[in-house]
Amino acid sequence: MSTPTTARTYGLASEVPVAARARGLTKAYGSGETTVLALDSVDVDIARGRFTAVMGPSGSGKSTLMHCLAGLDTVSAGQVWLDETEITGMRDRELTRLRRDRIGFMFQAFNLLPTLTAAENITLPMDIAGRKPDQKWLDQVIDTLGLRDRLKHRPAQLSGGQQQRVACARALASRPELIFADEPTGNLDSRAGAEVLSFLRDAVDQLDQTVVMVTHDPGAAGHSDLVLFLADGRIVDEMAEPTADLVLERMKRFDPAHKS
Ligand SMILES: Nc1ncnc2c1ncn2[C@@H]1O[C@H](COP(=O)(O)OP(=O)(O)OP(=O)(O)O)[C@@H](O)[C@H]1O
Repeated sequence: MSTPTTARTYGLASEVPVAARARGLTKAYGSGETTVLALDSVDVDIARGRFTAVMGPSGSGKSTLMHCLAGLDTVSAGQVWLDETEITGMRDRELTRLRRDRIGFMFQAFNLLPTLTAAENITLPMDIAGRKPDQKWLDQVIDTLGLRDRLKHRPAQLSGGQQQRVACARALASRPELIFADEPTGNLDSRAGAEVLSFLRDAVDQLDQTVVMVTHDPGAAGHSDLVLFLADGRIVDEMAEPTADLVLERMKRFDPAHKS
């Protein structure tokens, strides 16, 4: 594991190309005495074709980091790039298009439309955008996620794990440059959660996708290639080739509740 230092850039940038990066990323909420510094000058590189997990105590800035990297939230200072495109300073319309065309999202709540079949849910964002899915790619995604025999089912006819796999396929359908997953296993029991994580792993290993996942669960983080640890709005450490046990050990150092 690395030794925390000040003013360093976290990520695997020296090993592989970068899918997204942030420099001096700062986000403050509120003003005056009530200001909360959710992100405090974060420098990070998100490696292309890898699975990155973001961990840290509640309120450490994980969701804010994800939202700023994905162009879902504005920044107070600093810069964010998706590949070579600087997204900080973009207008709302441009950002909406960039998110639609280049980023995939998964959330804790699966956010599937109940009246649509799995197949229709998977292609909905592309249908709305008026884009035709690449059928070969879509078939590959559906087979990798094991959804072939579930395509005609509506969400209510699917288990939680299957619903999240549909949400995963929807995130992958447009072959985005980057997939952000915010607690994707938060609503699942451990078996269904492990299944979704192994499909995310397959998306990276077999389909060459790039995934950034926010999680509280050391077991989930153990499926990633790199864990970034946040505390008080800063990245304070990283761990390559993590295991659930090593991540848990590292988390105990943040969380007084875990200290014996
Ligand atoms: N819209 C907002 N308005 C004001 N403060 C906010 C807002 N969103 C987040 N914050 C504050 O910013 C800090 C970081 O929040 P964030 O949601 O990024 O943390 P987190 O690590 O994702 O937490 P959790 O694990 O509990 O989801 C917290 O102190 C939070 O209260």
